[in-house]
Amino acid sequence: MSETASTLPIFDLRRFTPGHPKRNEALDALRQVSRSTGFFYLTGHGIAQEEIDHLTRLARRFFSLPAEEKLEIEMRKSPHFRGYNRAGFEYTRGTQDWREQVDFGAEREKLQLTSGDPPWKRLIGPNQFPTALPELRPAVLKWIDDVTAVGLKVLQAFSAALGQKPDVFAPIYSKGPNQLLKIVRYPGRDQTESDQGVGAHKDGGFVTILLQDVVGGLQVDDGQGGWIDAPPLRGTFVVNIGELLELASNGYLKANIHRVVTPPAGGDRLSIPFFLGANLSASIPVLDLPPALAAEVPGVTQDPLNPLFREVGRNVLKSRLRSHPDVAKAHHADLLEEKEKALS
Ligand SMILES: O=C(O)CCC(=O)C(=O)O
Ligand SMILES: [Fe+2]
Repeated sequence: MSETASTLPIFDLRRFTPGHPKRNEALDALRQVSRSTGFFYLTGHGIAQEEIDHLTRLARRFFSLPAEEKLEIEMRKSPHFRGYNRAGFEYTRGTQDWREQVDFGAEREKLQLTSGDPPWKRLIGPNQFPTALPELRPAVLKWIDDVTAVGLKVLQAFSAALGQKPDVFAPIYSKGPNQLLKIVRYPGRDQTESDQGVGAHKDGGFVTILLQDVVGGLQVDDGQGGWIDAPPLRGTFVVNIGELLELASNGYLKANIHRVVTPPAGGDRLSIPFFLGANLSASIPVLDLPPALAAEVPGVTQDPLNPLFREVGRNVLKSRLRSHPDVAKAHHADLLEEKEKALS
């Protein structure tokens, strides 16, 4: 990283449209931010403020339900890692995160699996929706469709910025990208045992499209030992690069580390991140970069504690098993035993 940024830039999605007079300028700026923080704000995404406000209101209503109505859809009941987790039940690098959340994905029937099927097929299945808030289901499913469309446009912009055809990744998402939506509430410091809203981590997919409500707390690694605050800007999303794009670009695009700090006592924070990934059956190719870009490629940063696989389903399942040990134990004990055997 050449210089320390102190704020994230704002990009307008419309400028990446083929034929837009500012497209080349926008692609240059996208390449530049990809080589520094890998995070930016996105405007011009086309999702109406009413839809944003509607989902945010429903999220607030969900979290203010009595505990038993939230626990009706506890994640522990879902082998597909869908549903609600109380604060302190998710882990980043073995340490508790202080956020309550509901996870949703593509709405699918549970598959009838046999022992010969790859384990990642267990991720496919239905969501859990709360009986007490029937409006949540249509709002969540529409939101997943709409942010997926935004994410694919961002992915096409990254592809063009890498000197590729905009649809270069279509073979690994067109059968259905992996979609993970979280609705998250970070309780204030008086309600938590530490400042870790979510611990420092990288995201796994192609890109993340994050909606924040009004309270900040997201921080992005500045590469120099400090953190850049990414406070909410009304009507925008925060977008960042995930590990799949880092793998595909051989490290030209960088999945950067970020975290969320617990809000001050007396308040709380709401956020709605969406993670767009490749099809679970896909394997990530390495793109053939133009020579000028290839010359700058540093290679992928592999973390020995958290190895990255090119097989998408294997990678996603690994991260879900780690983040949700209670679900892993309840539904996938056989996989944990296999892992232990492999390590011993
Ligand atoms: O809540 C946020 O602002 C970001 C959450 C996040 O980084 C994640 O869930 O991966
Ligand atoms: Fe993240």
